Amino acid sequence: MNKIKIVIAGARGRMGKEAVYLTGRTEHFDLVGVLDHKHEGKKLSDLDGFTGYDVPIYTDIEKCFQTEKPDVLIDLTTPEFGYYHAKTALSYGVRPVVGTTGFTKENLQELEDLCEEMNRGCIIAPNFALGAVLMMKFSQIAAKYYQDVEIMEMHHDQKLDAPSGTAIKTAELMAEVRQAKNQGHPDEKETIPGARGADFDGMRIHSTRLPGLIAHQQVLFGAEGESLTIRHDSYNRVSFMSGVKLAVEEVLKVNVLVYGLENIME
Ligand SMILES: NC(=O)C1=CN([C@@H]2O[C@H](COP(=O)(O)OP(=O)(O)OC[C@H]3O[C@@H](n4cnc5c(N)ncnc54)[C@H](OP(=O)(O)O)[C@@H]3O)[C@@H](O)[C@H]2O)C=CC1
Ligand SMILES: O=C(O)C1=N[C@H](C(=O)O)C[C@H](O)C1
Repeated sequence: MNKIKIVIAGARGRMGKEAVYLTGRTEHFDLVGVLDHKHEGKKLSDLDGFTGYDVPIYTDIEKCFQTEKPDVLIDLTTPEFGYYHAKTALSYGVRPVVGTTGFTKENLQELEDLCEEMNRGCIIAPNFALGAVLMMKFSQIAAKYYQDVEIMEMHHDQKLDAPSGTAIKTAELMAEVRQAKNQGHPDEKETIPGARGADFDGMRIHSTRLPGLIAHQQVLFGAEGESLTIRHDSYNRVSFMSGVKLAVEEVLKVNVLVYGLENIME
């Protein structure tokens, strides 16, 4: 099997570092470079924690793609840069695997169009943890039967976007099947703005940020005399790596935008 040539954007970050280690332990993955906004001219192995990863650091994405000609870009940066990186990758025929969250609907539409134009695949996964994908799918099943639902997502306090990409994706999946309802009392009033959380199609999303947390979500359904809780917890970032591996392998087989790992899990 030919090795898959990979560039990682955000390699120094919490997720990026784990993705670098994933390439190191996966026989058919070949990390050929990393994209950063610092450390131009250095090697990744010059930085703490990356002994043995003797690949160049690029701050210029075009130079990176022209020189290294990767098959796949893994992006784990910020919404603004992730979107720009994914667009540039597609324009070079490089297939993006994007874990970065916070993309707008317009961003997704543009990437979908670009995939079609370039006849290249792109996978955007709001959550790479397989259990989290199951939590979202189980919630979608439950939402067919329970109209009353609220999402509680809990993350570390270094997270930039709220609500989380996972919470938004969960709400989107549930909205496809749930009988529409505005959650709570019709006359309810917030005495402190924001108390009832974000409103997605009448469903409320509550975002908690605390040190010590990694990534957690519970979806709470209620009905007369009962409740159902569907919960997933990531206790470390290795939990996301089997999904990253799957996405890198699968993005080579598709020529469209895939939004959500549930679309490629057998
Ligand atoms: N899909 C999933 O399963 C998961 C997705 N995420 C998402 O992944 C993203 C990254 O999360 P996390 O690793 O925790 O964040 P970090 O802040 O730890 O990592 C982001 C990295 O990107 C770097 N960076 C910033 N701007 C650029 C740029 N222009 N080019 C290249 N690198 C850049 C940062 O450098 P510096 O710090 O120097 O600015 C940092 O090293 C977030 O959007 C998060 O929501 C996170 C976990 C799981
Ligand atoms: O920033 C994080 O940490 C995470 N981000 C993703 C999200 O926004 O859902 C995935 C996971 O929850 C961790």
